[in-house]
Amino acid sequence: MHPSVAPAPPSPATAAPPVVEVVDLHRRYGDFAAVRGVSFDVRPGEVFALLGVNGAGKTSALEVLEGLAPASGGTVRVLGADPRRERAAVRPHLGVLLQTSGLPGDLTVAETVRTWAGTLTTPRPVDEALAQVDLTGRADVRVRSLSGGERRRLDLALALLGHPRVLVLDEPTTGLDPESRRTVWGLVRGLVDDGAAVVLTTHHLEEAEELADRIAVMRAGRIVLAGTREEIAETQPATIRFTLAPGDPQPPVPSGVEVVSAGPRVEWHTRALQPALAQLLAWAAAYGVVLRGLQARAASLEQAFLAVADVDAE
Ligand SMILES: Nc1ncnc2c1ncn2[C@@H]1O[C@H](COP(=O)(O)OP(=O)(O)OP(=O)(O)O)[C@@H](O)[C@H]1O
Repeated sequence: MHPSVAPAPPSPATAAPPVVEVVDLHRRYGDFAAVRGVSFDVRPGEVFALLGVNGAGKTSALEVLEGLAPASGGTVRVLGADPRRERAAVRPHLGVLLQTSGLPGDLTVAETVRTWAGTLTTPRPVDEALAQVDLTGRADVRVRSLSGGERRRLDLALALLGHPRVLVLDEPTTGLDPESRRTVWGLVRGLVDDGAAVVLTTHHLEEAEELADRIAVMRAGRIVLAGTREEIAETQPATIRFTLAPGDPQPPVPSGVEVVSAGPRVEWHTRALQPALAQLLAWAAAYGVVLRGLQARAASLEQAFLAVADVDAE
């Protein structure tokens, strides 16, 4: 897959119909086009991650999904309805975690959850909502006294309060410690196992690797790379590394291999990892050469991200 031919990651053909459908979405701020023709869909039981450097347009796109802003062009459907014009139909089934929340600081954690629950038809019990995000022990603490991570977990509890079928999470784990991050990942996975569809943005590539079924990388308002994490990683060459002993012959370079370093510490890049490795091993066996420290690694999501995500590239 090449960046320029990957505008919209396809959902698995066999899955249920999408509950989030974004087609050619545009969003402008005055003369500035923040989102320039973004398309994707998300099915029940799927996590879709939007990646991109600061300012790529992720939040601007999500705000249309959340019904908080109108599209300047294109269409967005959540559960078959327009999230802004048919807000009353969509809202009960939509859980939203904004990048920054503005919760009143003088309410306690429990009061905040109770107040929010009052706006929902079938909220979780307050105790359950707090236990989910490990805030039971902080129920009587005022929101203004929470740590940044605790506040984030409270935001998440509110997003999950109404048993949403569609969950939109804008940087859900920013500011969380590693343990809390894992708690959040577990919660998201549990919801997805129960059939929720999740759209999230993140700057943590390991979060996308851990959670997302499909990933799209945005740059300057467009999706420039999309697919499963394996498909995205495969857009970049794999690496083979080994070290030769003094006096060892040089191996022949398999076709499709770019020699980054010729030796004694050899590094090759290739998009045909398996045949290149097979040829190298066959050569080493035939000549009795020991390939010290042999490594063969597919590209990482991070390498693929860094190759396409740079905002200065447009
Ligand atoms: N209210 C606004 N008025 C004008 N420009 C805006 C407004 N909000 C966002 N922008 C611009 O739109 C572009 C996309 O911003 P957006 O917040 O969607 O990016 P992002 O990918 O979510 O970034 P981050 O990772 O920093 O959250 C940026 O250049 C930003 O400066």
